[in-house]
Amino acid sequence: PAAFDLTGTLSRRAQSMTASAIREILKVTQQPDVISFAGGLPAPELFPLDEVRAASQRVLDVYGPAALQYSTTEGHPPLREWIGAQAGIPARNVQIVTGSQQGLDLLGKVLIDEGDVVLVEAPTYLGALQSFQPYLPRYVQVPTDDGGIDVDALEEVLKTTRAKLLYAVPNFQNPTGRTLSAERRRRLVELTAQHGVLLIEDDPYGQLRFTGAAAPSLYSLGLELHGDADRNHVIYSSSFSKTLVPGLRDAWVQAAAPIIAKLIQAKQGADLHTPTFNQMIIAELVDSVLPRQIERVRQAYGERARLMLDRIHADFPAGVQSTTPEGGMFLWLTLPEGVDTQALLPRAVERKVAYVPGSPFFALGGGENTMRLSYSNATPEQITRGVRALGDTLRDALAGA
Ligand SMILES: Cc1ncc(COP(=O)(O)O)c(CN[C@@H](CCCC(=O)O)C(=O)O)c1O
Repeated sequence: PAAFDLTGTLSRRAQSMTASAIREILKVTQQPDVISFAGGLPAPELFPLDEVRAASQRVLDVYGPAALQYSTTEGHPPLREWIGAQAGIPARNVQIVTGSQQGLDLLGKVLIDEGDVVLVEAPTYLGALQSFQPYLPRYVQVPTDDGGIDVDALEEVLKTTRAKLLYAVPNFQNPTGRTLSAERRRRLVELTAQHGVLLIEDDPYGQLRFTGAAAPSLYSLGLELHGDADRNHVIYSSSFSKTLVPGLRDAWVQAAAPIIAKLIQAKQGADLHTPTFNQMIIAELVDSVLPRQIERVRQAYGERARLMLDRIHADFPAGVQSTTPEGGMFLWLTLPEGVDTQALLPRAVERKVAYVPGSPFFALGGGENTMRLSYSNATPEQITRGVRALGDTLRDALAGA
């Protein structure tokens, strides 16, 4: 038979896809002696292992075979009810998804037509870019500063640009660790409503505040503006990955009924439903274990963030700027012009430390002299040792550069 040109068969969507820099580095950081500041992995030593074991047993005792059977696409009713009650909205405005990463993919599928303008922060979460990319949007970057999205700059952009949606991470942003002020949140919700731009609020870290005062979610500001969940132009996404465990892949989306209806149809085509057993386990944990677990994680990450910042100020060469997170898992470094963090990564790994180079977080490129550091999955001892190794790597690069 004639040789089959397989690569020629790939769709234009497939050809538009690229690998996740975070997922690719995870392979490198699997080496046991490498200290990883790369993936935003929750601290495994803090996982509520015994509570998950007991919950799994209880679920099998209570539900029996139904815990292992197909279940509805919408999600496990007690879990949807619980989430709706937390948000003060009906459960029918809540859709369970298999990780908020799937939520982003399904939102891309139901909202983005080829060529639609998608407004994103510069830098933004590269996983969102990866989810939206196959739907062939036109990215427009919204300027940011140390307070997050620059809403004055956004107002200018919206005067000349018709956009379909704006994707934002207002709390402890991935990758910068920045938090949007209450004042800017109000402006952002009003501006997007005024210009008919859907606002996706991706908030997996909102509960993990370890300093400063909380600000209202964009979603709750949208509810105030529009009066009810079915007229809210803000779509809220969150997850149990960072507050409980990521491996059960349980997350949710809050949106107006017409969008939820399409997410359900898209999800039917994607995975039928989120694993039944996993949802039931999470539902067992939300009242009894979740509040205490959030406190434990908040405390630990606050300590690790402060330690990492102290060590950076002690061990890094001059000319390096860092953000100062109030919560979450990340901080963001800007190095002197000319340093290429992509090229530097192998040098760092030789010194047994890893990070995520910054440029993949920019939809339209740039950021070669930036990097993201996660402090969540390194013990205080590893943070001290890893930051020193990274400081030495940078010093060599600056001497050589
Ligand atoms: C803003 C934002 N939105 C969604 C997600 C995905 O979280 P889940 O799918 O709910 O676990 C994440 C998780 N991002 C982590 C985890 C990625 C894990 C991995 O690719 O191994 C990271 O940036 O390192 C996120 O930061």
